[in-house]
Amino acid sequence: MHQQDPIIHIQHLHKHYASKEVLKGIDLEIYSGEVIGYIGPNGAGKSTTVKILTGLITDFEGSVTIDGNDLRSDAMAIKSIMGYVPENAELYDVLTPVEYLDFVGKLYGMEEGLIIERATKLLTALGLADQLHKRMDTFSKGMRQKVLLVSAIIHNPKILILDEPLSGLDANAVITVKELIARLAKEGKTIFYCSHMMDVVEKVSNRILLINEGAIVANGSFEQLKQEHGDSLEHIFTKLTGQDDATDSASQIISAFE
Ligand SMILES: Nc1ncnc2c1ncn2[C@@H]1O[C@H](COP(=O)(O)OP(=O)(O)OP(=O)(O)O)[C@@H](O)[C@H]1O
Repeated sequence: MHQQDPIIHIQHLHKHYASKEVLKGIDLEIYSGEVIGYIGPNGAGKSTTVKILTGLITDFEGSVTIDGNDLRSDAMAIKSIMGYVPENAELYDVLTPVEYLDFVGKLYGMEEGLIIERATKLLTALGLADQLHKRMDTFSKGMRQKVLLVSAIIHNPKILILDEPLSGLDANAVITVKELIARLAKEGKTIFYCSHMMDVVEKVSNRILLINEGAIVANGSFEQLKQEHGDSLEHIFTKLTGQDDATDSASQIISAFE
């Protein structure tokens, strides 16, 4: 069906922590322009998958090829075309957003003029025009999250990996980021998006992957999953993760991230 090669190709991916197997043989093909919503219960293996894809975890079994490069041998080439918003990240608080983005942009080999121009435009688009030159130690969680998001896209990456990117963002920023994800995908960027926010995942994803106990248990568009398993993503989630009798606890877990 797909004429192109997958931009991310994961084969037989296993990960152990000591004797505990937390990824149990994941096989995935992801294509340019797809927005993948990666969901699953706490401890299912989402962050472990993301840390492998971003090169933060290197001891895994199986193979991962990204944009034609093998993750084990060509991690630097892969990092240069990837942007990443981690679940928990630290910023250099003593810097201003523009100084921080200048630092990040230079790590990607960008020219200073381009970094400043893009940083200014992106921060302004996210409502931080008044904060460009203020130290980030006074920033709220949401303001920091916006700077992190800009730092992940400043180099115009082909692939954007987002681990709970909306946490702390206000309603306006959530709308902007959802729109941004859709537009980046239209431009052919690939987005891999981990979240517990089922309503957002439902709306922004072309394809949803549900991981449970280290294995992918559902893989399809929201429409396909609905036809096979149920009416809402939350219901599909609880059904396929064995929490059918505990929908309340699933809802509580999800609402804690909202
Ligand atoms: N550094 C580590 N050492 C040992 N076990 C770990 C480590 N990191 C994660 N794990 C275990 O691996 C499993 C998968 O964890 P992971 O963080 O990938 O889950 P997750 O799906 O991202 O969960 P959450 O929704 O809570 O963020 C869990 O059982 C967790 O306890």
